[in-house]
Parts: sequence; C-alpha cells; structure tokens
Amino acid sequence: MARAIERVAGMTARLVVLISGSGSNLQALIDACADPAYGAEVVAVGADRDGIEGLNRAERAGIPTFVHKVRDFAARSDWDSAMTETVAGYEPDLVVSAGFLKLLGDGFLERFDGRYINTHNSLLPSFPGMRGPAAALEYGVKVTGATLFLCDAGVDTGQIIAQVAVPVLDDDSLETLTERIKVAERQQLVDTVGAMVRGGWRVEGRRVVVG
Ligand SMILES: Nc1nc2c(c(=O)[nH]1)N[C@@H](CN(C=O)c1ccc(C(=O)N[C@@H](CCC(=O)O)C(=O)O)cc1)CN2
Ligand SMILES: NCC(=O)N[C@@H]1O[C@H](COP(=O)([O-])[O-])[C@@H](O)[C@H]1O
Repeated sequence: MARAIERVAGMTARLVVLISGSGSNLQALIDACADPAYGAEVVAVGADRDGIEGLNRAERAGIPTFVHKVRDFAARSDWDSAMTETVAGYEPDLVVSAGFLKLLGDGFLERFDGRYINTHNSLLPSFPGMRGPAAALEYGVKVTGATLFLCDAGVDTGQIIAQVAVPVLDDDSLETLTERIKVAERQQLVDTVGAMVRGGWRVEGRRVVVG
C-alpha cells in the first residue's frame, strides 16, 4: 500500500498539465484553482504541439508553457527525456494529462511514479486509445463515460481512480456524444483532483483509494 503524496495541512499542490488540443479540461482545473480552498495551482502547461487553444488558455491565465515536439528530437527516447526533465523542473506534486496525445515512456513514469494521471473519454477498459467516443458509438453501447486513471507503461491500462457514466442517446452524433462526455469528464477531473490534493490517495494493487 503506497501513499502517493504526503499531505501537509494548508499545502497548495503543484499541478503540471499536459495537453494536445482545446484544453477545456485544463480550463476547468485553472478555474477550480482560483479558489484557494481547492488546494492546488497549475504551475505549468506542456504540449506536444503548438498552435492549440489550450496553450492560449494557459497564457491568458499567466501560466508558464512549454512545447516539446517529437519530430524535433533525434529519437523518441530523447523526447521522453526532455519531457521528463522539463516537467520535473516545475516540481509537480501531480502531473495531469488531459487530451495529451502522446504515450510517455519508462523514464517519465519512473520519475513521476504514482503521480501521473490521465483523463480518458471512455469507461476503461472499454475503448482505450484516441477514439473513445467514436468506438463507443460504433460498438453500439448504451452507456459510456470518462475514466481518470494512473498512467502505466500500457495504453490506458493503469489503475482507475474515478469513473463517471454518460448515456449514449439514439440520435447521438460523434460530436454530441463527445461533448456530453466532456461535461461529465471535466467535473470528475476537478472533483477528483481536488480530493486527491486535499486528502491524498493510496494504491492497493489495482485499486486506488482517494482521501
Ligand atoms: N505511459 C502512458 N502515457 C500516456 C497514457 C498512458 O496510458 N500511459 N495515456 C495517454 C492518453 N491517451 C489516452 O487517454 C492516449 C494518447 C495517445 C495515444 C497514442 O497512441 N499516441 C501515439 C501518437 C498519436 C499522435 O501523435 O497522433 C504515440 O504516442 O505515439 C494513446 C492513448 C497519455 N499518455
Ligand atoms: N485518450 C486521449 C484522449 O482522447 N483524450 C481526450 O481528449 C479530450 C481533450 O479535451 P480538451 O482538450 O477539451 O480538454 C478529453 O475528452 C480526453 O478524454
């Protein structure tokens, strides 16, 4: 049983958020952090590409940003090392991947062991990867949702921290379903990260207990 973060009363947890797109989950965290009682601050936002709205959101909020593109490095492992060192430089208590479309390697996972989480738009283990809502529609499920989990070396295979169910409607399009999931996903992310930073969490095998 490992306690991933030692809570110090009144401590403001340091969050680094990783993105690749619009950053609405990032914005939800930024907005939540505006309340000192939430117990966290977004100290940096990182991306694998530039020209995305999520970086604009961070800049509007006065949050430092960085971009590391895989193609700018000689090897994927060099990119992974750069991600690891840049993120470590911000001394995060928790690294939150929210629409970050790159798998991070062993070096990153070891450095932030038990403190790297990801929000995904399906009810894992169903529909991992980058097409969660589309795969749910194609399969014909009646319920899907969002999952917050601890990242491991697999693709969306880490221990589940929280899940929220979202109905699939008969007339759903990919767009309507994706947005309905996002509404629930953002609330889950804010509520669960807040509970984690204020009350800590522990991992017992495949189970994660918050608070
Ligand atoms: N070590 C891990 N890193 C990440 C995980 C994880 O579970 N373990 N989750 C992802 C987020 N994610 C789904 O939630 C996800 C993101 C990206 C991919 C993927 O196949 N990426 C490809 C490139 C895709 C592209 O650039 O278009 C890749 O990394 O080569 C799968 C799942 C965050 N990181
Ligand atoms: N598996 C990776 C993946 O597809 N992640 C998904 O990208 C979206 C980002 O939205 P946002 O940029 O508006 O926060 C989120 O819905 C997240 O689940």
